[in-house]
Amino acid sequence: MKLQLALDLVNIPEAKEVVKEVEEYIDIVEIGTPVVINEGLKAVKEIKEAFPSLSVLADLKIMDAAGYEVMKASEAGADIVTILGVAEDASIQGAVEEAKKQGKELLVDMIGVKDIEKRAKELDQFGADYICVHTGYDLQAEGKNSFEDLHTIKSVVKNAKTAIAGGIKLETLPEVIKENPDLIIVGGGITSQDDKAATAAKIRELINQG
Ligand SMILES: O=C([C@H](O)CO)[C@H](O)[C@H](O)COP(=O)(O)O
Repeated sequence: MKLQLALDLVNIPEAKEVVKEVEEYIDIVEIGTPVVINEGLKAVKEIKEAFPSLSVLADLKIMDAAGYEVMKASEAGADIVTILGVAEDASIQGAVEEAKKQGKELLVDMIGVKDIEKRAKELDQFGADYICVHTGYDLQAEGKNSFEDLHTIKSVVKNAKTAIAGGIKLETLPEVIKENPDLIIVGGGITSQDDKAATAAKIRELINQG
């Protein structure tokens, strides 16, 4: 199980500070959608240059022009690029093709997908590298989570790696770990803590214990 730190509510200098604090405990750093909106793909480039040993995920949440956008994120230094599971099949296939051509990985974000089981099977067939269940901020505010959806994709996905994101905290981590996803994505659960390094260290420890 890998740990991804999601950075959403920071600018580039703040992002660098946070990553410096927790670098040793994480595998992947996510340049979150709000950061890409505010700073552009420059954020991906600068973080990759500053932390070359970490994988960098560009959370573009692509919906169209998929091949082109995967190419641009790859050129900026992203190792993994995200596309939405609700995108057209042609967009997913274009993104898979371009990611492979660039030697990068594609993570499909299942946010907003109604039939998780059916779509996960399709995405698995299309060759997605990761399928990620995700409760976004707006549904987290209603008290929702993706634990059941993780169980669903784990039971049907044969080739892709599985991932989960959305409001995961130290307290809820054991419930996630018991499903054994390939990737656990934590944003506010680390970034909103006073002692980010200690929280990330504890999360890493729990993940390593399995
Ligand atoms: O993808 C995300 C969200 O849609 C805002 O861009 C977050 O990175 C993801 O939800 C993880 O962050 P937390 O929910 O704060 O753990």
